Amino acid sequence: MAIVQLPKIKHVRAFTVRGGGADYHDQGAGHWIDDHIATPMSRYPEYRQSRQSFGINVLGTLVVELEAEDGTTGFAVTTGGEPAAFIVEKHLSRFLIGRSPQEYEKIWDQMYFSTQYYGRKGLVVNAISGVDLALWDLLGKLRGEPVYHMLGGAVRDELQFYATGARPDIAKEQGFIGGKLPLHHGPAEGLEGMDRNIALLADMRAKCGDDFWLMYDCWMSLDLDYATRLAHRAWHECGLKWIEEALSPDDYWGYAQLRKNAPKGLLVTTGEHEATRWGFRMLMDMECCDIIQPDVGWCGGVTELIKIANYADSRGVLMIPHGSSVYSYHFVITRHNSPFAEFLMMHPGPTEVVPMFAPQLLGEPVPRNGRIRASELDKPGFGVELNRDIALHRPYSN
Ligand SMILES: C[C@H](O)[C@H](O)[C@@H](O)[C@@H](O)C(=O)O
Ligand SMILES: [Mg+2]
Repeated sequence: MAIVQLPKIKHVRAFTVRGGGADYHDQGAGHWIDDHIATPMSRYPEYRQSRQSFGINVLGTLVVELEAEDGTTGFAVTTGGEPAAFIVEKHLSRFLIGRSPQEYEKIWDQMYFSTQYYGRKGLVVNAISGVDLALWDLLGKLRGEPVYHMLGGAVRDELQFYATGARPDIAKEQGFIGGKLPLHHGPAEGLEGMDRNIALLADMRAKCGDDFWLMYDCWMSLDLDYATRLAHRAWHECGLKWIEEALSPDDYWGYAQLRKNAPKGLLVTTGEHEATRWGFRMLMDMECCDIIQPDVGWCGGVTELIKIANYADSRGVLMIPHGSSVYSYHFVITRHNSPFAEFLMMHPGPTEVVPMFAPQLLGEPVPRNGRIRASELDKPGFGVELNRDIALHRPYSN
């Protein structure tokens, strides 16, 4: 029986798009996701009300498209915009053109180590992740297989989700297993801010009842003392399930101490702004957290997430990816140490369940009653198509 040789990659294209989608912080006015959310910039009053005021949405979306010799295309979206498009077209494309998408390990190795002198984390690894996700999408479309089949198949019949957004009370009615609130006040707003953080959580606990998970997402905004005090008050007064990304991603020592300081039973989580197997090994070897939360569009893509997830599994650490739509769903459904997933509520309220990367992905599945069945992922690649009616801009070429 002849060995299947897949067509080689002929074209590499990088586009940018504005307005929601993979750069999901790039929303219009009045959206919950930009309403006085605590960040490291909250120490400056002029940057406290809106994260867009300091540039959280400055990059926009990166779309990577790979076209094979037979015309088949694979694509993916992530955060990165024009600078990431430059890296894809002017640097990474040389490791893709003329190559088979089956060589994703070697291609990843060449993309990472050729950019290590200026990359390793952040924007460069976002660009590498976007290429890697497009490679897996192309591989699935050429083989006629969903990505989750190529990752070993489903270990459960359905995905269950917690919802991130300003209305956990509505998320409970919609069938989600928990609600993660954004933290609104950081250390610069003192005890009054802390009291308001607790009052909001207490209100949601009263509305949601005792058996619904409630979490706080602190988006890197706190110091160790404030995080410790918040953890104890939120646990004892409101039954918080986990405190997420309380400190700077570089403060491994602070996370290790926070985990020691936190009340027994409260989970410490982080990782969405961490990258590669080496970054996540640091988090786990220094015992910084109970759950790692890599974003597959930012940590290195599927090829790297396999390594991260397997190391977590060997250490008994849960791996719950940061919300990244179909790119995490196809991974989570195949992993025992990923028993649930995040769904980011991108409706402005949020009062409705809408596709997370809208309007960029056609056919993007959304949870119904807080769940997505594995069978809903049964389409080639990541099972979505690029919406070509949106304003795709190609700033560079290779
Ligand atoms: C809600 C948080 O502030 C972020 O906007 C969110 O994207 C991220 O931290 C998350 O965990 O979903
Ligand atoms: Mg988070």
